[in-house]
Amino acid sequence: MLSSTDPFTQAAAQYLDQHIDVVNGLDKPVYTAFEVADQRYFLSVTRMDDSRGLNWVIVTGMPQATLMSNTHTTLRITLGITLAATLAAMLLGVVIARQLVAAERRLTQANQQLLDSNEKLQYVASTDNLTGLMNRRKFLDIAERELLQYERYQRDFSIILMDLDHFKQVNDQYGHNVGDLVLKQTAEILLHCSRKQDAVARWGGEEFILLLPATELDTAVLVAERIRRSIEDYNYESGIKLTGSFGVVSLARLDALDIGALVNAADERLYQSKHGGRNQVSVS
Ligand SMILES: Nc1nc2c(ncn2[C@@H]2O[C@H](COP(=O)(O)OP(=O)(O)OP(=O)(O)O)[C@@H](O)[C@H]2O)c(=O)[nH]1
Repeated sequence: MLSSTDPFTQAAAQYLDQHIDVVNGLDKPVYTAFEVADQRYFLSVTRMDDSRGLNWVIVTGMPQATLMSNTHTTLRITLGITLAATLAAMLLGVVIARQLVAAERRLTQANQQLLDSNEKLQYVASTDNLTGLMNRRKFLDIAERELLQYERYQRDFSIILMDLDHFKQVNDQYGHNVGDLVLKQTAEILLHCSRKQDAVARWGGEEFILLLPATELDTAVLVAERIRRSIEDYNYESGIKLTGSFGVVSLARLDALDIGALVNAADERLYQSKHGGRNQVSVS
C-alpha cells in the first residue's frame, strides 16, 4: 500500500495500520513514540473530516534527536535572554542605587551648609562684633521673654545699666585702638562678675547692660557693686585706670510692663550716678 522506503514513513504507516481502530475513533490529536532502526521517533496523529465528507488522518513526526536539538536551542535562547535581562536589571539597580546615595549625600551636605550659614547669620545678627557680647537687639529679645515670664509667674528680674566714666579721655590720650581694647576688657570683667544665666550686652558706645533673671533689686545692687569694684581695681591696657557709673532697677519695684520704660528708669539712675560724682551705683 505504501511505496516509500523512508524508515520513518514506513514506521508511521505501520503504526496507523496497527492502530486504525483507535485512529478512526480519535476526537483529538494523540502523541506517541516508537523506535525504528535504533532511531527513536515522536509522532502526532490527528483525524479530520473535510466538507466533502472525506476522512483525513494527518501524521506528523520527528526524530528524537531533531526534537531535542530544537528544544535545547529554544531553552538556550530562553536562558540566555533571562540571564541577560537579570544582569541588566542588576546593573541598572546598582547604577540607580549609587545615584540615589550620591544625591542623598549632596542633599545632606547642602542641608548642613544651610544650617551652618543660618547659625552664622544668627550669631552675626545677635552679637556685638567688637566685644563678642550680645547686642542690643538680642538683649531686647531676651528681656521681652523675661517680661512674659513675669506676667505669667510673677518672676521678678533686674536690670543694671553701666557706663564707663570719662572714656573719651582714653580715646583722646591713647588712641581709638586702645579704647577698643579697654571696651573688650570691660566686657570680660562683666562676664566674670555675672552668672551664666544673666544676659550681658553692649548697649552702645561705652555703655553696657545686664539682665539678671529671677533676681530682686537688693541682689542686683550687690552684683552692680561687685562690678563697680572690679572695674575700679582693674589694671587696663597701658596701665589705664577707670571707673564706671551704674543705674539699677527691678521690674517688681517699678511695676512697668514695658522694657523701654524699664531701661529708661535704669538710665535715669545712671544719670544720678554720673551727677553724684561717678564711680557709684544708684537705685532710686
Ligand atoms: N574706642 C572706642 N570708642 C568708642 C566706641 N564707641 C564709643 N566710643 C567713644 O566713647 C566716648 C564716649 O564719650 P562721652 O559720651 O563723652 O562719655 P565719657 O567720656 O565716658 O564721659 P562720661 O560718660 O560723662 O563719664 C566717645 O569718645 C566715643 O567716641 C568704640 O566702639 N570704640
